[in-house]
Amino acid sequence: MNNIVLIGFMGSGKTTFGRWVSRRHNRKFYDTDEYIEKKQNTTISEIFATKGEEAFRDMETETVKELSDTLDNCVISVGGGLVLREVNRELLRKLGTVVYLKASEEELCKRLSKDTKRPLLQGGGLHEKIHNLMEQREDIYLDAADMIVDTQKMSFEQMYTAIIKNMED
Ligand SMILES: Nc1ncnc2c1ncn2[C@@H]1O[C@H](COP(=O)(O)OP(=O)(O)O)[C@@H](O)[C@H]1O
Ligand SMILES: O=C(O)C1=C[C@@H](OP(=O)(O)O)[C@@H](O)[C@H](O)C1
Repeated sequence: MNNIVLIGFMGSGKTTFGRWVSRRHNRKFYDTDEYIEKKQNTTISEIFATKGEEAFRDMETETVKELSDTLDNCVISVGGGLVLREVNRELLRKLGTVVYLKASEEELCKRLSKDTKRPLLQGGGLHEKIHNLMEQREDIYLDAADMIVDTQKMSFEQMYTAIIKNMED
């Protein structure tokens, strides 16, 4: 246990912050998307294109099950849609402290404006896509989280300090 689990919308910074925590505070880093890409030996975009979203969601569930028994003192970045399944939310809770990294739709739009790797956001109308998905997901992120961190108001160091304080309380 004692793991930090990062959830939130695409572009909220789960991977970037997770890697920073890993380097700066010496925790082993896992990223569910990278885990799946390595195991399947292909990209997330290719999985969506050839096998479809449901097959990808099954891979996410498998990944969380595989991770959940083994990790200690790690930081784990979780794909933005992984919490959609209740079974995954339960497994994440067992894995560690679940932190929702929050950013406004405008900010997410800026951060993702040049993205080509996230299949759910390709093909134009980025702001509308983000808005529609956020409408479906925000309550789920809030429900899944032990704590919320506003990524637009804090530095990474401040975010980390807030998370550790929450874990110690
Ligand atoms: N706190 C932040 N402030 C500004 N830009 C950020 C922040 N966190 C991440 N980014 C940028 O947003 C983009 C998406 O970040 P990423 O870590 O890939 O998000 P996620 O893993 O949640 O999808 C990257 O270009 C990253 O540099
Ligand atoms: O929100 C989603 O449904 C997804 C988020 C992505 O991960 P990031 O949140 O790391 O971008 C990746 O798992 C896939 O493209 C689907």
